[in-house]
Amino acid sequence: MDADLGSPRELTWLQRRRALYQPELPPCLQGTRVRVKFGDSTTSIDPKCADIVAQAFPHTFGQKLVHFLEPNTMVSDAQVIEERPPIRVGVLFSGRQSPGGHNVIWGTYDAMKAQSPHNVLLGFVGGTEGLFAKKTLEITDGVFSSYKNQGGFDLLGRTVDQIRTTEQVNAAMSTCCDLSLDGLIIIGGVTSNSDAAQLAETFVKHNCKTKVIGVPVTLSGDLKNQFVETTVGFDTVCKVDSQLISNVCLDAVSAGKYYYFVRLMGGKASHVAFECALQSHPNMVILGEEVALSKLTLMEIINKICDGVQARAAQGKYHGVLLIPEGLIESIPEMYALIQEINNLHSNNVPEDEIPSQLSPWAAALFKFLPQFIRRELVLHQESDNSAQLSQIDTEQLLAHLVEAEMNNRTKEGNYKGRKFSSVCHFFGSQARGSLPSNFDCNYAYAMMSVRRHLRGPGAVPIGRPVIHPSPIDLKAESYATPGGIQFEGPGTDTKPITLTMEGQDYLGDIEILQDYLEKLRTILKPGCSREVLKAAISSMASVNDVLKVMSAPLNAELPLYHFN
Ligand SMILES: O=P(O)(O)OC[C@H]1O[C@](O)(CO)[C@@H](O)[C@@H]1O
Repeated sequence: MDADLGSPRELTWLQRRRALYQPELPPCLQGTRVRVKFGDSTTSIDPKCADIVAQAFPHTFGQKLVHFLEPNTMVSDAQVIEERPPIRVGVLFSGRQSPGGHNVIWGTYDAMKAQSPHNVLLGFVGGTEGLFAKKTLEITDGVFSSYKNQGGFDLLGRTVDQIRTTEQVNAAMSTCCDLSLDGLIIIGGVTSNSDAAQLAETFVKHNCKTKVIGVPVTLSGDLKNQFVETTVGFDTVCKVDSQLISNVCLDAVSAGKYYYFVRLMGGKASHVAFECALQSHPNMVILGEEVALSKLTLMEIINKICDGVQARAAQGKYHGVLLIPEGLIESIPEMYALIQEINNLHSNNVPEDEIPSQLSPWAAALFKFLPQFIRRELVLHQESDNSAQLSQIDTEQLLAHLVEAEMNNRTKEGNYKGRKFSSVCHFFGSQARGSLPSNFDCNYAYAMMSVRRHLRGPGAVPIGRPVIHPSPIDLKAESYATPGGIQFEGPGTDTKPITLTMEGQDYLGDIEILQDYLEKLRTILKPGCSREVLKAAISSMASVNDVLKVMSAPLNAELPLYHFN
C-alpha cells in the first residue's frame, strides 16, 4: 500500500483556493434538525422484475422511501431525526476514481460531527483490501483539510472493486463487527453498488448491525434511475473532456489535414461521449446504444465513416473529429459475440495465450481478421465484473486503421479521388478523471448521503437500492463549440451548472407534463362545454404556446448520430 496515502500534503495556490470553497447544501439538509417523511415502498425499476429482486433481497427489498423535508414544509406525519448515541461509520473508495469522491467523505464527516462530536468516521486505507485487512485511518479535520474539493481518491486510495466472494463478504463482516460499525459507506459505480446491495442483505440476514450505504460515484454517469439523476464525477469529466475535444477540433480545422479519432472513457454506456458531443459539436459521434439497436456491423460502421470522409473531401475538407465511447467495441454485434466467447474462456481459467486456439471457428476467423494490437488487448484478463477491460482496448485505433484501409481501397478502385486519408488517435480518460471537481460535483458529492431528485431544486431520497445494470442512453450540428475549461469562480462560473444531458432530462419531464395537460384539455373541451371552460382553456393555451416556443429550440437541435458537418 502506498505510504503517501492519507498524509497531509502541499497544495498549489489553485488547490488551496479550491479547498476554501464551501459546498452548498439543499435547504432540507441545512441545520442539525433534519425532518423526513416516509413514502412508498421501494420497488424494482422494471415492475416485471420486482418478484425476482424481492426473492434475491428478502430482508432489504421494499423498504420505505424517505423524503427529506424543507424546513418550513407543513407535513402532518413529518419525523425529526433525533439525536442518537454516538455512532461509528466506515467509508471506502471501491469503484474507480471519479472527481468529487473526497467530498462524499467530507460531507459525511461534517454531517456526523454536526450531530455529535463523539461520532467517529473511519476511512479504510486501500479500498476493499483495506476493508478486509481492517486498515483504517480516522478522519479528522487535520487529516481532511488538504483533500477538500480536490480530485483523485488519494486520501484513502483504492484497489479492486469487489466484495463478492464468500471469503470477501466474511472478511468485510468481521471488520464491521470488530470495529463495531453502525454504518459502512461504499463509494463507487454499478459494480460497487451491486456488491453494496448484496452486502446489506447479507448483514441483515446475519444480524450484523452495520447498515451498508452505496454511493453512486462514477465518471461514467451510468448509474441512474428516477431517484438518481446523475453520478458524482460525470459533470466534471464531461466538462474536462469537452474542453480537450474542442482543442482538438480547433487544431483539426486549423491544419485541415487530420481526422482525429477520440475514444472516451465511460464504461459500457455512451453517456460521456453523448454529453461531450452536445458540448463540443464534433463532426461525428458513434453511440454504442444506437449501434447495438441497429445491429450495425464493424464494416458497416467503417463504411459510414468513409462515406462521410468522402463527402467532406468533395467539399475540400480533409479534417474531422470523431467521438468513440470506449464501450462501442462491445456494442458491435459480432465483436460482442467474440468478446463473450473470450470472457467464457477466461471464466474457465484458460490462460490468455491459449484463448485464440480455443475460439469457435467463426470467432477465430473474426479474431484473425483483427489487427495484432487489438487481438492482444481483447484477451487481457477481465474486469472484476467478468467483462472485458474496455479501457485497454484501442477501439479508436482499430477504426482509424480500418477506415484508412477502406479509403485506400476506394482510391485504388477509382471511387475516391481526394487526398490521402490521415488520422491521429487519442484516448481521454485519466486526463479528466483526475481533474479538480466542478462546483456541481463538489456540492453534489458533499450532499450525497441523501440523493437529490431535481438537482437544481429541493427534495431528497435516500439511496441504497440495488442497481445492477449500467443504464444505457435513451435513444429517443462545421460549428465546433469551445466550452472552455471548468470555471470555479468569477464571471464564468456556473454558466453550465449542469450537463446538457440532465437539462434534456428536465425537458422530457416538461413534455410529459404538457402531454398530460393536453390530454386533460381534450377531455374537457367537448361540444356543449360552457363558455367559462372555453375561456379558461383559451387563456391557458396562450401560456402553453409560450412554453412550446421556448422548448422548440432544444428539441429541434437533436444531434444526428452519423452526421458529418
Ligand atoms: O483505469 P482503469 O483501472 O483501467 O479503469 C478504467 C475503467 O474504469 C472506468 O472509468 C469506470 O468504470 C471505466 O470507464 C474504465 O473502463
